[in-house]
Amino acid sequence: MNNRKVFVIGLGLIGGSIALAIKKEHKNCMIYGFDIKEDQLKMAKSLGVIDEFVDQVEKGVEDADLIILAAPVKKTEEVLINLASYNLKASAIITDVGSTKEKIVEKAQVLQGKGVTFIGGHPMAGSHKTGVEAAKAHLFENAFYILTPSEGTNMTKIIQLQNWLKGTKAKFIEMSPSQHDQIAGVISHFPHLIAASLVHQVAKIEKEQPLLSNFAAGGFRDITRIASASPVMWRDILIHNKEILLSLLSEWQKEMDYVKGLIEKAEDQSILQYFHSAKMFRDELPIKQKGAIPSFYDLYVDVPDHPGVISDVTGILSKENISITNIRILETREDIMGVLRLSFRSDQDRDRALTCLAENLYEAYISS
Ligand SMILES: NC(=O)c1ccc[n+]([C@@H]2O[C@H](COP(=O)([O-])OP(=O)(O)OC[C@H]3O[C@@H](n4cnc5c(N)ncnc54)[C@H](O)[C@@H]3O)[C@@H](O)[C@H]2O)c1
Ligand SMILES: O=C(O)C(=O)C[C@]1(C(=O)O)C=C[C@@H](O)C=C1
Repeated sequence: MNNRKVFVIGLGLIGGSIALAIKKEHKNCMIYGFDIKEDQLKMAKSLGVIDEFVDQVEKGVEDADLIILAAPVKKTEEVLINLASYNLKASAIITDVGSTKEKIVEKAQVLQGKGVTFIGGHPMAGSHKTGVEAAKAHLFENAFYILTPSEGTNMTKIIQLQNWLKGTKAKFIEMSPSQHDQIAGVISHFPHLIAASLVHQVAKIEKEQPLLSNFAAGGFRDITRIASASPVMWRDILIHNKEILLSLLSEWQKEMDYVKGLIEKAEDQSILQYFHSAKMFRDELPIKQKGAIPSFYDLYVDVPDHPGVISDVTGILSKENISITNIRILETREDIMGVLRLSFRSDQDRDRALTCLAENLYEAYISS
């Protein structure tokens, strides 16, 4: 993408890391940046994270092909409202990196009628560090990168966005904003709340036991690392994902009551079982494998062992405008039938593929 213009708004850890990853793959594009903090802007330029900075968002968006919103999520809402009053290139793609999606995607409707395409995004990796000094081109390598395009979003624009972000080496996956917020609430936002509350508990008790924190060793440090992250970023996330977090808090309170009961009754078998099943689940968490392809949108298709069968299957899907992210021949059974494993970007794509392959007399199923 030669001589194209990228504009990053919010040059902290994530905005800076995305800018570096884009430059790695698209050396000829020009990356402009804006941040409300002048020191971040100057630092971004001197570290080579951006090519140039602008002192107003309005100047940066002029002729920009790709606009990335990388401020805390409540600020991102404000930026979206401002963007609606500026001149934007009609072919521009606008995306964000916010940790919540429903409120942002809803707010992005202010851009309707400007011809631009907004695609919500969330790279699911980061750190407790903040600021452009901590930015790294490889921050998102092998992480999931969730995209939340709206129903009518042109597929070409989604592909173009993924091409822009190729240098992140992340694994793109699509889902609805509400599914995103539910998932992120459980595995990211709620644990953050718990980490902060554990720190508060120690800080309170330390008032009576002044040396307490000196004894905080590996366990406490491991479980509370994330409490050192940006308070502004997390305040915004909690406010955006309020309903889901309140419901998770109620579930957690029930869980704690249950544990309290086990301890009160000193039910040794139940306590053992509690830790045992937690250990089994934790030990089975997927390992971040290099190049691993997520398998949750896979479809299996029985195919006759015949030349041309793969192009027939892909042709049927392409006629319906369904794109495949991966295709693999798994086995040949008795030289008559083989199994194709097709991977899709979303469960909607997979369901549509299942229907149209069935209409063409292919036997397709979701798990083998
Ligand atoms: N830190 C993570 O682990 C992580 C991971 C994925 C996504 N995110 C999301 O990425 C976004 C940025 O987080 P970060 O970790 O880079 O934080 P950060 O604090 O490192 O950077 C945020 C930057 O945005 C700037 N900013 C604030 N308001 C602005 C505005 N109105 N216009 C322009 N710039 C503005 C700040 O000055 C700061 O430099 C957040 O929405 C967050 O939810 C964070
Ligand atoms: O590794 C960390 O420090 C993080 O907290 C990263 C983390 C998370 O995994 O919860 C934090 C928020 C983001 O939206 C995505 C990633």
